[in-house]
Amino acid sequence: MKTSIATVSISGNFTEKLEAIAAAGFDGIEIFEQDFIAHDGDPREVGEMIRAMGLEITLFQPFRDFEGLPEPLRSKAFDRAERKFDLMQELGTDLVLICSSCHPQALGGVDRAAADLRELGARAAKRGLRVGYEALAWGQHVNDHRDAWEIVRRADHDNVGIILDSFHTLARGIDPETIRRIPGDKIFFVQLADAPAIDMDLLYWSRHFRNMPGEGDLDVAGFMRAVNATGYAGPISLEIFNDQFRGGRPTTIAKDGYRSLVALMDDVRRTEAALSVNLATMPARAKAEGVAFIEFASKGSEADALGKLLDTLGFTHAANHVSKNLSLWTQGDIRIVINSEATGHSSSAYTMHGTSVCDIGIAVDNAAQAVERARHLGAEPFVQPVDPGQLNIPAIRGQSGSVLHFIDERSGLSDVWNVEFKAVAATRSGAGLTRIDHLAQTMSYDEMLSWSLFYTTLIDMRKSVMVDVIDPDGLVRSQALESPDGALRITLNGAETHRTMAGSFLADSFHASVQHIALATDDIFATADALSARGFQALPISRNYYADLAARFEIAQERLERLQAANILYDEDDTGAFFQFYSRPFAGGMFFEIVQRSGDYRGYGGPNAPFRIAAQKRLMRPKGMPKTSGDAI
Ligand SMILES: O=C(O)c1ccc(O)c(O)c1
Ligand SMILES: [Mg+2]
Repeated sequence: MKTSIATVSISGNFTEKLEAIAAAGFDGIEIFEQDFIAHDGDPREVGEMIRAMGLEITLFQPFRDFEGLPEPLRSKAFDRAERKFDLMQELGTDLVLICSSCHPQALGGVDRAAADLRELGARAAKRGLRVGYEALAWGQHVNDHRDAWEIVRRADHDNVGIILDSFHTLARGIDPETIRRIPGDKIFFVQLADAPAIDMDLLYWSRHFRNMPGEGDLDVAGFMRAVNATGYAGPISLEIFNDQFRGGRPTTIAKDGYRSLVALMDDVRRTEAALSVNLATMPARAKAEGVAFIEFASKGSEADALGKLLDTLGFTHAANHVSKNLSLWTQGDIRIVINSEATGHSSSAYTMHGTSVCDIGIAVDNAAQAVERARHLGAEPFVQPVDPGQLNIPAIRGQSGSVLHFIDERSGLSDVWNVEFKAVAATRSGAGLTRIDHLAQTMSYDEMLSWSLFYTTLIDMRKSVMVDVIDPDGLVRSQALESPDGALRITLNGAETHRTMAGSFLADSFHASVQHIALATDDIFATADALSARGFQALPISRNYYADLAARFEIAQERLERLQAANILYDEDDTGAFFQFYSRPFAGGMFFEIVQRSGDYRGYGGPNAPFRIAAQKRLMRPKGMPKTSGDAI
């Protein structure tokens, strides 16, 4: 499979775009003409520079408003095309994209358009060039790939073919199965883009909201299956117009693009086994079984204070690492490690972010395969020296410098707690916390797509609908990802400003990612009592909240009083009910959450988030730092 991406998809100047695209592993680029024009460089030298980077110029585009014009506009359009043919030859590419005309004077008529394309094909053939015709979703007369195909068919010239673009087909709701009727050798090029389902003007939607396959809501895999079935074997190219990406980091966007293409084509062959996809075989998405451990980087009095907080949460300091400065805290199936090593990844994370989560361990069915898949998707393996007798737990770099470990039973990795740790205390009875319900990671809003793509291409996890969370100082978007059985749940929270609770956490921690850890209990009232007996201080919730709760739901007075006494927030929907309470913020805005799910409730108490955030902000110090529970973290 030959991978390609349009230069318009990436931010930066022309050279920065090319460097990022080459580094991400693409085979080729579509030169978007504007990017070339803005660049100050001789076309021959540009072509050579691109090839020296190991990239092929797969397409030159777009050539606009060509077909169906009356004279003298028609002759002018051909003259314009000849000039662009000159440029293509200098650059060293043989294919140009003609997008369907939006010219107000274009006349329409399938045969007129076909005749124009045939003549253009003849002129292109003289120079060894080819022309591909694409239906823009908002084209004046041609806005459907089926019409574009009829025109190409009637043009009947070896050097004229069709160019398919998933956005134009899927955004108009055209059945991609109709592509199976087109002969593969007449498809000259394929462009891919996804987009979120938003009801808006097609042109505006296309120019501002396209995103990488898998990041939006269009059936790009269905489109690609149909393309693949025709026998098309040319480049598969991303063409993404997106406002956020234009301002993003070129290397991140390029890597995301590569990851999305590989995952998409792997999905294509998994969902239609008869299709052949020329892509190295790779393991399927990892099956997540839960969070195996959370590791905090912390030192000195901050580490002591974190230990104290874990103690009030009912955790036992159960074991220490045999040779490293690592303590293991357990309760139920939850494992929290505090890493106070003076060197290595954790120490760097501490220097950078202060007390923060530096490592997440995910329990999967097969750890080696998870890392193998990550490698195919372009992730960076994470390697640290391992002492003799210690286990080498496979890991990759997550987003933002974080580290993700994979642990499984089959290879003995889940035995690490017995092999590398020495018990220091018998496990206490705890406070009824059983497992990690979810992890909440905070990031800038414009990084959210990248994070969700990272997780959903690597692990079998689905996105739920994005929700808006109202912070008194701005909006935070929240996107939940969860494995089919709920064993692994991660919420991604995107902050738009630094004044929100999430935004100030990012600023204060220099972009640490895990902001809160939600721990599950089967009996929230008993857990609340047990924690309070240990000196745990819950986040105080306003009386007004409980008055409103009584109005919204049928809750018996006695239960309402218990909820209020323990500062427990409540939500319910058709599927079940949800209870949650919070620790006070610590270490620059991190916090723990205790939750109980009943019935099939799958949400996160979204309606309660504004009241939780307001309560947290009431505890913030005047200079903007969150108040801690009176300890040193
Ligand atoms: O938005 C546009 O004009 C435009 C141009 C070229 C393309 O290939 C395309 O899909 C859209
Ligand atoms: Mg296109």
